[in-house]
Amino acid sequence: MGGRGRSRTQRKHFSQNRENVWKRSKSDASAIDTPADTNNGGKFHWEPFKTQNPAFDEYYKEQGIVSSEEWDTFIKFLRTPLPAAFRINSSNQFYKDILFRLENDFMKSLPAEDTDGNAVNAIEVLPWYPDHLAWQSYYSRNQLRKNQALEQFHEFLKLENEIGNITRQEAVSMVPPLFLDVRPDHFVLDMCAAPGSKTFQLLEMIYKLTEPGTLPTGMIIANDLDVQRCNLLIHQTKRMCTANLIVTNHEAQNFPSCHLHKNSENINGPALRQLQFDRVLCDVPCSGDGTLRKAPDMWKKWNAGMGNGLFGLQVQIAMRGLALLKVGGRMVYSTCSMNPVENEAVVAELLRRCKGTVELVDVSTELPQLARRPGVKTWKVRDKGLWLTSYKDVRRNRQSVAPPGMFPSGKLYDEISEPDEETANGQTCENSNGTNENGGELIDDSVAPTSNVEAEVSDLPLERCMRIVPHDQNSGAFFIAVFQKLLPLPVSMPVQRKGTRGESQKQLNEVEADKNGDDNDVSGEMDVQMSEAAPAASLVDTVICEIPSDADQNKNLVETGTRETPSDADQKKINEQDEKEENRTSDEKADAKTVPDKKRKLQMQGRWRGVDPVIFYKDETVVGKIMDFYGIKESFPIRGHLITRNEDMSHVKRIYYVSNSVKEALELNLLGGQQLKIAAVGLKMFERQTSKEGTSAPCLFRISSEGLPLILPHITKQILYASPIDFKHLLQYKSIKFPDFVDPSLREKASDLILGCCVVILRAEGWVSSGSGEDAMPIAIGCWRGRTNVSVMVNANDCQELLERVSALRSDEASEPVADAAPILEPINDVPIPEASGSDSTVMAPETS
Ligand SMILES: C[S@@+](CC[C@H](N)C(=O)[O-])C[C@H]1O[C@@H](n2cnc3c(N)ncnc32)[C@H](O)[C@@H]1O
Repeated sequence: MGGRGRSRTQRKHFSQNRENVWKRSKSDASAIDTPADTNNGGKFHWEPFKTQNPAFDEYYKEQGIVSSEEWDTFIKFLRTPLPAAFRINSSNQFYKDILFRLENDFMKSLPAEDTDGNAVNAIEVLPWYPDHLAWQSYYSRNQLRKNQALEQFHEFLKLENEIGNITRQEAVSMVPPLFLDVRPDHFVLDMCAAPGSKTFQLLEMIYKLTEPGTLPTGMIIANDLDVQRCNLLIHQTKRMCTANLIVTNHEAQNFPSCHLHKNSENINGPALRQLQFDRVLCDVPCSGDGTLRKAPDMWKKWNAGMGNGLFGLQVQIAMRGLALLKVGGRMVYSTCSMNPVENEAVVAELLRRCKGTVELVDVSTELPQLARRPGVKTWKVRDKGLWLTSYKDVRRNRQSVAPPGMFPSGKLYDEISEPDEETANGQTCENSNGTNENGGELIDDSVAPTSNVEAEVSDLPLERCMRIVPHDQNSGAFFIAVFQKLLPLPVSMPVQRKGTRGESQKQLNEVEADKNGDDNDVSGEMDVQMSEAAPAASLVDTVICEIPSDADQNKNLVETGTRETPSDADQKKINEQDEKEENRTSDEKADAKTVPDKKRKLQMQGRWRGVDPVIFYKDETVVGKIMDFYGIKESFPIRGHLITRNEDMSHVKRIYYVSNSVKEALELNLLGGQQLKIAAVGLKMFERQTSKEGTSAPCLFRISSEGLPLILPHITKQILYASPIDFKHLLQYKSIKFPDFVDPSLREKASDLILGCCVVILRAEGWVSSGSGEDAMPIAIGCWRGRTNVSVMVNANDCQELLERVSALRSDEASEPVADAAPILEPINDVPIPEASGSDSTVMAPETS
């Protein structure tokens, strides 16, 4: 292993690519400390990111989160690029094959050497993650991208990530879900979920032990405030092909309570009367300095105010999470910040507010191989260049920025909870106009009050929190605290101090919320299925809209949502719109009718305008035809589980399938006044066939590739079994005429099928794969039985991946990989997208006759 025996070229690629992190900047920007690159005509130069910041050093030396002896090592690690990490999706059909390939191929063949030329492991298992599922590479993402000797491995990671077989995610970001102890029957809320790597991990957990063709009884609601990031979340989770997920778009601190009113007690059903969660993940927006290794541009932006400004919002979000948690349930609070103000201070404030109804769980014996440190019990607050040890030190005009709860003792907590409170030093509260209660001017106390008091120490068991620091196991940094709810929360909660929320929101806008350590650089390569003609700024629906929405409306809706509680904001918007509509003259109204689709009426989802509705699909004629065409067994629960996002039932293009748990939550939401703003829900199961040939088929709906694994064990018609050779040819050539199948019985069976969608299953008895050799689930692809041939309808990436897998199959007896029979057809390169919708990257080859 390692660098031994590598060719000279490989070694050259290596040394050339051993980087720190570099950035390209305009010559006129920050040129002071950088030599211009003379080869570049003076236009651009390259400069390394400055990986230092005196304010950062001063702050963390004072906070003592690492000892002074460790300081140099701590900083050295922070300045070194972060090793790339990834996780294998254990609920994936091929996960054993992937594990096999990592252990037996890449681990042995990948070159790696450290800066001194010593051999090291290029990839290794993260020992604390269960079942060898998480891996870390010696190289950073940047190195993997640029180094030619690692190209094959990089391509492998990219492809498997795209398909959903692995997830590229920072190692420490994988930790919080592990402490949630999620089981398949749990209802889980992921409050701040985008871009979604932890949501994906949670889905894997609820899918664990699920038999093919069945669904877990639990479900996940993944929420994020930011609509663009919701799109990333939808893209990310789409790879899981799940029917057990709802993606929502709310402020987490105002996440709606979904419950039936008392007077609806007697109504029959729904089974669920209140949406409460067994598990809550509260991975809040934070300053993100735990990701400095991955995002070195943060060095120069870092300042102590970032953490202070987020404290209020973090407390509010976590309090809402605890309120939505069932008694007996678990909540994990986490940040990718090292700052005690965003971590221990928040945890302490939660414990104080909850008055014994929640406890901080001691998880020190869980995941023993994960190196971590106990939470600290003392810290200081840095504000406007001053060190504050206690709330007593806070200047009057800064009291809204540094409330008592930010300090270890939380002292004066009770006092400030009173609506007409007095401040700590017995001074009168400042009014918004800068006067005291009697209208007199407040003294300008620009001179810092000094406190001679000893550093405050919290008397709460904060040592039960954990902080992961980079040099303990060559990772990023993270903070995690685990709560258990013992009793309902106390009824009276302290009032929000004026200004705190405003500050945190303002700060939030300044702080990049995305620093939590997830390696999702999908934005550039998004293949999200857009709404049919939906604008990019809207909530994308992988699963979403079917009718064009108005970009501005959608954008407004979401922007408003960031400032006010969604209901108020949205109601205001609706009223304004209605008013405008009423004031228009009849001529204007007539003119508007001539304006094409763009001005089409906005879709409504209950109270939510510009978001497609969620409608249970109940067209018995269509459902009956689908059931009959595919021979779907009555035992498969289909009725009541289908939804659409289009009110016009005659134009439904996609039908989604939802699990029983999601179905119950949707029913509750409908009856409870549609509190949830649902961005995406359900597994795309059937798609309308709109091509000329498609519309003449007896069943207008084809099975989508996402839905196929779930429905496969339940269909009895339109199935073909292909030998590895024929299966490979289909993947290779995309379309095969009936007489060109190698297996004569397949020729006959294919031509006997009814025109329309069919499923081709790999007949693999007597063949083994490299990994496990026994797949619980057969390999199958959706195809189209045309008039003269069978064509594949599989996404290009899936096609490539399956082709590799099938090509690697070996016959039990001959020990030979799948034979390459003489080509029958030329490969079809320009395969058109089947539907005008371009629903996903599914390709369907044209008939070649
Ligand atoms: C640390 S990131 C979450 C990372 C995510 N848990 C993951 O593992 O991929 C924080 C997220 O919170 C979102 N956010 C910020 N303020 C929010 C709020 N008030 N309510 C809900 N989400 C919020 C941001 O858009 C961001 O996506």
